[in-house]
Amino acid sequence: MLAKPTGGAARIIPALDTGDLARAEALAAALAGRCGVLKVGLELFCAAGGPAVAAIARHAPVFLDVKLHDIPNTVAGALRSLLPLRPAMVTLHAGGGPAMIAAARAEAEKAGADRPILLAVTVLTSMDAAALAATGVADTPAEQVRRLARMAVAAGADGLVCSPQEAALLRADLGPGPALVVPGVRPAGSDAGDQARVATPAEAVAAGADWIVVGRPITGAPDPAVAAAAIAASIPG
Ligand SMILES: O=C(O)c1cc(=O)[nH]c(=O)n1[C@@H]1O[C@H](COP(=O)(O)O)[C@@H](O)[C@H]1O
Repeated sequence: MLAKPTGGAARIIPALDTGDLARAEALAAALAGRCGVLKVGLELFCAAGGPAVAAIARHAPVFLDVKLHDIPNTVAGALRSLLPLRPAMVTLHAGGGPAMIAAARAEAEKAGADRPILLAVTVLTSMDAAALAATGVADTPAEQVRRLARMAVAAGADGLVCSPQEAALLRADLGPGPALVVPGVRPAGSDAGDQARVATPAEAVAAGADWIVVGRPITGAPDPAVAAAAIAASIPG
């Protein structure tokens, strides 16, 4: 499995959210030296599939963010189909429950020491308390994130996706072991867009994030490499 980064640019995961593989490859080439991992998410994967993962992996290890969420047998089968792409990280929704997560872990183990880090997505960073309540969960986002995180790690997840606002809570609950991958990250002054639970890169890392996921503040900048370098410079240690 990919080792955790110890600091600086290696903590940054730019999200290559585009349906245009040529644009994603150009971003990957520009950002490869300024980040630790590159994220292929649903927009790029739905547009260009496995060849997109192979193309981006030529530049840096790939976080394949497909947020699997289905019955255990189907999720295990999806992982079986994804493992030949050799992603460094794969996401699944914690809300799929312990049997789904355990089935994913058992399947991932078949890839041996090179297996991807399995990350359970807790409460999407775009959701505030009202959005969570609309799904029938009366607890705060932080309480729900903690509940899902404990369950997911006990079921076999290697790490979690959470907002910067829950990272310190999860470190206190779960200790230093689980990988914490944190989107909803915004450099001071940048537009939050559809993200509801946000903080700056430095705040996210101080709270315990191992990696931070940053999309539009990098990909929408006039010079994405300069934007990534500025974020790296803002992260302590
Ligand atoms: O799993 C993720 O990466 C993810 C989980 C989550 O709760 N929130 C979230 O924003 N993400 C992803 O992180 C990226 C954030 O992009 P920006 O909002 O443009 O920085 C997107 O690619 C999202 O798909």
